[in-house]
Amino acid sequence: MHIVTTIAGSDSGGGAGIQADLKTFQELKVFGTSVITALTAQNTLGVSDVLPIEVSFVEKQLQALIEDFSISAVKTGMLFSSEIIQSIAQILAEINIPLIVDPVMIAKGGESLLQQEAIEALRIYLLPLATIVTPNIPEAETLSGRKINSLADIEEVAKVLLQMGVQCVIIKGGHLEDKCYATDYVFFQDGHSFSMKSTRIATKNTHGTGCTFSAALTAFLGRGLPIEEAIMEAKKFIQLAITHDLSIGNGHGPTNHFAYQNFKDSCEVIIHET
Ligand SMILES: Nc1ncnc2c1ncn2[C@@H]1O[C@H](COP(=O)(O)OP(=O)(O)O)[C@@H](O)[C@H]1O
Ligand SMILES: Cc1ncc(COP(=O)(O)O)c(N)n1
Repeated sequence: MHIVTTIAGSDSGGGAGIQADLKTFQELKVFGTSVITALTAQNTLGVSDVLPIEVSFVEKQLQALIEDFSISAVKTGMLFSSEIIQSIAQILAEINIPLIVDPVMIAKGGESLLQQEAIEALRIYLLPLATIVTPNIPEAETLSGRKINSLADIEEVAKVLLQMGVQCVIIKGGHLEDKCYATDYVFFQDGHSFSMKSTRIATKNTHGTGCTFSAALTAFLGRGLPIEEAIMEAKKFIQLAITHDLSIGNGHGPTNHFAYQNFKDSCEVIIHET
């Protein structure tokens, strides 16, 4: 049994954060463990409050897992403060486990999930440890300090992030203007890159898409899939989860974490080597 860990915030609405991660882990048949960094009072309409967990207690959760389990991959999501980022980075630096950093900053409803001063901590302490970082377009812009208006900009931003020490950068294109396709761009340290294109689904039910994608990636890497295969399979997982949405709640509903198991042979992702 492969054991994986998510270090993230709790979403009471169940569509994003720890809840999305554990559901995804379960569907992909890995044993999910968790370190909770913050509680959010949240539903599909938005985040009404955030309660950060004390740094020392975040550390205790992570230490408890490391002491007892042989963990095969770790992901981070909502980390909230620079203190939490520094403390988990210090612990993760001492263990050699594939690390997927989803640099969660702002919820779909616009509420902040990361304090402004914590952005620098992400750059300095966490990105150098990351196997993969998975920013959406606004997060990639914030981390790199550059605007994205074209494919050339995406390539430039990826270079800046690779220079911070990350081994692989996936810039997710959910926020791009393209009405036909949702395209994600993948860049490696050795200069290899490719894009993954899937049909864009016309839906408002995209709550937790980034969390679910990075959790699937963590599960596949944790199961020992080669990195490129893990990335492509995670794209399929999120495509199916968005396609077969569940219409839960009155706002931006969650994705369908059950869909991959039921429909995994019916999903097309177009890969372009670049
Ligand atoms: N409407 C959509 N149809 C299909 N795929 C989408 C759609 N919106 C987002 N995605 C995919 O979901 C994943 C998360 O994307 P994105 O929305 O950019 O991230 P985040 O949730 O972090 O803001 C990416 O793989 C992206 O291509
Ligand atoms: C606890 C938590 N973590 C992450 C997200 C981001 O998800 P999204 O960008 O889909 O709102 C969220 N809303 N809540």
